[in-house]
Amino acid sequence: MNTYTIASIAGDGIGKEVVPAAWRVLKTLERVQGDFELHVTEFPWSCDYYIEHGRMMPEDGLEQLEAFDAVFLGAVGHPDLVPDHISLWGLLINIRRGFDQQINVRPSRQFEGLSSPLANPNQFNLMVVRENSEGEYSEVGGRMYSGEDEIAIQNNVFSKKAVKAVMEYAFQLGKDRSGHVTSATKSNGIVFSMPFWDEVFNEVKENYPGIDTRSEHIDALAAAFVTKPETMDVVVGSNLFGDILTDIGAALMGSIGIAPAANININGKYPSMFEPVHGSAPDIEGQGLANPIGQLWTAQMMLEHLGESTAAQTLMNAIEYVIKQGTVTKDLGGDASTENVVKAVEEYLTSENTK
Ligand SMILES: NC(=O)C1=CN([C@@H]2O[C@H](COP(=O)(O)OP(=O)(O)OC[C@H]3O[C@@H](n4cnc5c(N)ncnc54)[C@H](O)[C@@H]3O)[C@@H](O)[C@H]2O)C=CC1
Ligand SMILES: CC(=O)C(=O)O
Ligand SMILES: [K+]
Ligand SMILES: [Mn+2]
Repeated sequence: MNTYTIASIAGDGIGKEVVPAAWRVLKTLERVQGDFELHVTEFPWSCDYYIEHGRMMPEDGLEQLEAFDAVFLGAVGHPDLVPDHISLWGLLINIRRGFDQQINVRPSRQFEGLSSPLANPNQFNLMVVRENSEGEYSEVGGRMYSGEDEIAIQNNVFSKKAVKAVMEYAFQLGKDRSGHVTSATKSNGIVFSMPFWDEVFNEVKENYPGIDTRSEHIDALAAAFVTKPETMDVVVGSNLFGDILTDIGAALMGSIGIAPAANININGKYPSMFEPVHGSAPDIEGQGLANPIGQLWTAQMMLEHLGESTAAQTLMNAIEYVIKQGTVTKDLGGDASTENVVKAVEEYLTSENTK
């Protein structure tokens, strides 16, 4: 029996709905599969925790998480309680940085049975590899003066090490997939960091002669995501560009409610963290409307990462089946509740379909 320890942080808003939903499914999967076990420890770190303790997580929070095999997170943010930059930096980004989770991998593909907002989605299937440790999300800068004279400065940070790491990861992935890597750049407008980004891309690509490459400015690339996503395979981008492209990728699938993500620690020193692309969706929290598929697909990525490929495949089959059969939440045009979707997935897992 393979056993894994998982730190579970539901976080805020619908995180508190989709994470428990995913655990029910994972426990069912564990039972029907019978050859792996997930030992879960829950952490209540969130904006509610902040209100009580004045911090999003305890001072030794990272130490508490360090020994786990993976972190499974829902979403962070409750702007009515805590400003977003404080809550996200105090928990989500703190873990990403503290655990050297330099790479954020986010797939997007067409699903049978889901209507994409695109008239011709053409079976698109792409993977965004987002730099996850620096770039536009930097802590370098400040504010000075006040009133009409106030100035805000935020410096972008691009290190050779991190840029190279994300590109190496993208090229490796390109080798395993169809062999095509697109780089998101903006070297016509951003004159230091983006020409540097392009140079590193060209340098890394020398080591991958079998891979086709393309470099596209982010504005044109964002448009191409919408007009011809089927021409994309692996797409590598900076922290902000990757963030934006993956919300587009999610929308193309039909809803941000189904998009998964993995924050990967590539040096093997710390756990990786798995969380869906979406946030805490305060507009629908507490109503049973949250789509749990993003969290479930995220769980699938976690299982794959842990080496449980069979369980991962079974879970993906269940997700595809439930979508095709039409048990979907309101964001996808259906009328199923979170609970209905969980039940449908569990029914699939326990039925003959898995045999
Ligand atoms: N990784 C994280 O934890 C992230 C946290 N946030 C935080 O989440 C909060 C809300 O941010 P927003 O910009 O509104 O983004 P959001 O992703 O939470 O919501 C955007 C829209 O998508 C819908 N939506 C999102 N997930 C859904 C799901 N599973 N099922 C059905 N509908 C879903 C929401 O109802 C909303 O209309 C903020 O505090 C923000 O900072 C935002 C993005 C990522
Ligand atoms: C914070 C955010 O939007 C993201 O990580 O995708
Ligand atoms: K999230
Ligand atoms: Mn985002």
